[in-house]
Amino acid sequence: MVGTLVLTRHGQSEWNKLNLFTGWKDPALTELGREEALTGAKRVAATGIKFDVAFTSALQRAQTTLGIQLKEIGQEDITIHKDQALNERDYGELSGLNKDDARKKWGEEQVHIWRRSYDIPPPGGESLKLTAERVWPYYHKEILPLVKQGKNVIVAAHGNSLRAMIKDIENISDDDIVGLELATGVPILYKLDSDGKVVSKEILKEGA
Ligand SMILES: O=C(O)[C@@H](CO)OP(=O)(O)O
Repeated sequence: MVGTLVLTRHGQSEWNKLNLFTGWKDPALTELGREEALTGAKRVAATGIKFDVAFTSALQRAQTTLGIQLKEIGQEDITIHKDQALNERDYGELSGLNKDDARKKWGEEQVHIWRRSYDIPPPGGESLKLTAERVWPYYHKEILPLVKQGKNVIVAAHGNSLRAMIKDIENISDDDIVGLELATGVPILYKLDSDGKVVSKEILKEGA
């Protein structure tokens, strides 16, 4: 039995465009973000896959990205589970700050550590490790069992909640997962067997 899992990071948000730390804040997609979502949606549509269920976070940038995808594949009527377990990592006190201003205040190296170390959280926020520790229970209880049963599942979420899932799916080390950059709006299509092993992985992007 082989199931499908499509993962997409939301398209560009207003705060991505403004270069602000976002985390659990809830800005909308920009026009470019909507276009990115639509481009990715067309690639999902081209696979011809019909989905059984969809998952997204409690944040509108991911929900809108999923909505654009489901409209494009003609499946707006499927069940959508929205859960804050799939939210972006909480950026704590950095949320809403400009990333360049933060570098000026705390230094390039410290800001890089907060953004891309595995287990050092920003002040008052979540590291990738802490994010993964609340993504994994949800993923293992609600999402993975369906894929193992051979269902087709589509997920729209965030850079760090998706890193957590991909770390688990591909068994990526703590050191390597922080270097994985996910392009906005570009779907990743996994086929997983009934043990959750990766049968195939395809990045739905021109030239990929
Ligand atoms: O601001 C954020 O919430 C995230 C994603 O845009 O930023 P980073 O690139 O630091 O993970």
